[in-house]
Amino acid sequence: MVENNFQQSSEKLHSELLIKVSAPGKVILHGEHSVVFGKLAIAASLGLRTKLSLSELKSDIELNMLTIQLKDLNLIQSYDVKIIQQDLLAKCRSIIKNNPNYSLENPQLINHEEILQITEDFVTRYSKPLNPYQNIALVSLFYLFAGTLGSVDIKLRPININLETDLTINAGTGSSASYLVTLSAAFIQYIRFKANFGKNQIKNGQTKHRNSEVTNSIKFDTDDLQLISKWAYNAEKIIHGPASGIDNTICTFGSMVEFRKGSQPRVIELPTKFRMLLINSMVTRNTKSMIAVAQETKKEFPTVFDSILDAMNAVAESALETIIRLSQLKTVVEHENCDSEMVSLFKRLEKLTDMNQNLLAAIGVSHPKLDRICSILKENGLHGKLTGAGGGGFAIALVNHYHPDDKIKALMEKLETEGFSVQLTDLGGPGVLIDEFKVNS
Ligand SMILES: Nc1ncnc2c1ncn2[C@@H]1O[C@H](COP(=O)(O)OP(=O)(O)O)[C@@H](O)[C@H]1O
Ligand SMILES: C[C@@](O)(CCOP(=O)(O)O)CC(=O)O
Repeated sequence: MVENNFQQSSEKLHSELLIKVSAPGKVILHGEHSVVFGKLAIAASLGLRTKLSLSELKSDIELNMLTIQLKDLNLIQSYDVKIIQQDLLAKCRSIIKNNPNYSLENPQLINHEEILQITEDFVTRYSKPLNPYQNIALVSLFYLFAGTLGSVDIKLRPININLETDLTINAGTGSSASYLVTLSAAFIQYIRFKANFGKNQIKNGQTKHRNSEVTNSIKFDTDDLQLISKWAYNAEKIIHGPASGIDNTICTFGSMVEFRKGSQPRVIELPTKFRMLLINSMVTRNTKSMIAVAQETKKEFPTVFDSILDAMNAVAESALETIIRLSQLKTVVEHENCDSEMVSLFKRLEKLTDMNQNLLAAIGVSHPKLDRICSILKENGLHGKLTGAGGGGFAIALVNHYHPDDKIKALMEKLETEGFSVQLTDLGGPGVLIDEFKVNS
């Protein structure tokens, strides 16, 4: 705490450039796991966000260091800027310059494995002992740092990076994507300013987001959003292994999207406020190992697995069609007394939620605690499923207009007495934003 306060006040004194960005977490409504195999998924952003501040310090300060504080991983780590230049950036630049097709704008063409290897060596050599979560977080951070800053000619100055999140880490609400999106966004914004790279799109202004208040945050333009999402995807592959790209997409663009691997994501206009219970099973898992569980099932029962994937796709297609029909009822759903068509559409969504939970359990990615949550929900008139990779982490349940508030409150208490933690949240807030950009002259 003392260290943190000291760091903040010294930053105020010495900061030349301050960039603050934030990105949301996400829930997958339908299509987790099947999306990795090219099927349809629907995801929405959460109001819970990861916040990053990057400050470049005056070069006359004594210590020429890059200091990284990852509050949620209880990690503060500093690196000498000269060593970063020599042992990270110079090595990456020499590889990148022999790749004529690659540029900062085309992260998919970077020499991914070689840059990753250099990054892993750098983190191992110059960091204090790290636990596996800290290690992968730093490797992916430096991968993004080296990939982006190593692609342009910038003289490195002392920098402080502070990051913290409202999300629960390792629980299926996209903490890794939210983390990687804020990092990519901050590095790209930093390069835009320092290297005058591409257009200069830094401007202040007010932004009105659907389902949220007016803020003074600045939006990235679509080209930048795409670039941020692509860089975050590269790094997500380090944390997840074979990632579909849905997490980085929704954490970048926000709102609700329909997503198929390899196609442009499509934003779904939200019919109304979608409220949801987010229930933490309190069982930790990691996405990479749950993807491996699904792959094991595929290996053992290839034809059964493929049929389940087709069924998951059909569930996602029906859910999408239902949400679109709901959106066409816009005026009615804003009304307190639900009309019968709306009720029947919500009920359809609930049935599809049950079906998807059963299909996910069939490929081995549920957990007894998640099953317990789903049966408590059902006993109380709600319908839930796991979200994200499963094996623990969060379950979700849509809260509809016809669910009385007092019943929802009682249900939340019941879940809590069984040891789960519960939040009622809105879906579909903004994607990545620049919350502050300040240059001290
Ligand atoms: N706020 C954060 N600070 C640092 N690292 C983070 C943060 N959020 C996520 N990570 C990294 O991402 C990993 C979690 O990724 P993952 O298993 O995909 O969980 P999730 O489903 O929450 O995205 C963590 O172990 C950590 O390395
Ligand atoms: C299992 C998967 O479909 C979703 C993973 O979500 P999360 O990391 O658990 O938040 C993997 C992916 O789409 O990359």
